[in-house]
Amino acid sequence: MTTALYHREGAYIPRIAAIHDLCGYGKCSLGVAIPVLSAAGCDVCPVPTGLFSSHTAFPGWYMHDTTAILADYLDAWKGIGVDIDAVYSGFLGAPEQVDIIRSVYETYPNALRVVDPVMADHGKVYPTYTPELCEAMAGLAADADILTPNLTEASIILGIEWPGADVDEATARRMIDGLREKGARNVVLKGIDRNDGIIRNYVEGDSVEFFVTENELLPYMLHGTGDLFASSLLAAVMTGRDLSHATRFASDFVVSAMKITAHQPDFQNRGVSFEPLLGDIASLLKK
Ligand SMILES: Nc1ncnc2c1ncn2[C@@H]1O[C@H](COP(=O)(O)OP(=O)(O)O)[C@@H](O)[C@H]1O
Ligand SMILES: Cc1ncc(COP(=O)(O)O)c(C=O)c1O
Repeated sequence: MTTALYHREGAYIPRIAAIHDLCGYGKCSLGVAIPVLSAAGCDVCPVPTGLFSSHTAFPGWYMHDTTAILADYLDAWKGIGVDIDAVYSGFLGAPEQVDIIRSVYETYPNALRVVDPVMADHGKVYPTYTPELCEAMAGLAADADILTPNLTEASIILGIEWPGADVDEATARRMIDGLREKGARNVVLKGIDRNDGIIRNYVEGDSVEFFVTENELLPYMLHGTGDLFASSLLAAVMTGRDLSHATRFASDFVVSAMKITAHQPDFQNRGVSFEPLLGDIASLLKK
């Protein structure tokens, strides 16, 4: 049985706490979540987990960790009665930020919990991620209604060796089972590449039966595609799509944005360009 994870009433505008870093250059994180979810008719309320001059794949970057301000920032929300329909977290700056996200879950117990456990890719942990932060993120994964790891992140959460990008269906299913046994309600396992020109995402959960998306694998990689995937998936969920439709929408949307990006100068450094396609996100509002 496949059911929607969010039911939107009429013209209601859902409010999403987006707990990610803000990156000045090299589109990712809040720079993706705010426009994409706004185009889906959501009210995005940013909770910045850090300020970056650019994402950390560039050879030089400046980072400001915002952990110290977050408790006061969120307490002030309590003081003015902010209500939240979904809590969407991604790149974090420190293990204490996981405790802060848990406190947001306590304040808004009915909000949908979406955890993109951004920490690593291609078998390598991102430079700002300490073992303590990875462990804390693995703990947060257990609280997710929707968890969207790549294979490296899934391996860290499960405490197993990274199996490489070429995993067979049985292995992918075992990894999803393991993540669900740890507590995640629905899992989207991303980026399976069997060297056959196709990129696959595997999905299974309480709200959705096992299925796989298949898209052409474009012969280049761009930064921010993980954030664009999770944000466009959530855009579809918040317009009432079930997780199978939402995953298909996000997989297709990322491919379209990657194709547009390839026409831009210096495209492999600038991050994924999705701006001309925001109308496709808005079209989710038409049932
Ligand atoms: N080269 C590509 N060709 C087609 N789709 C892609 C490509 N790279 C990423 N995607 C799509 O975007 C999703 C997330 O991208 P990815 O960069 O693998 O996430 P992450 O940054 O979390 O590792 C993939 O699972 C896939 O659906
Ligand atoms: C600061 C920052 N935020 C977010 C990300 C996530 O990027 P992606 O969407 O490619 O996983 C990265 C990855 O390098 C990063 O450095």
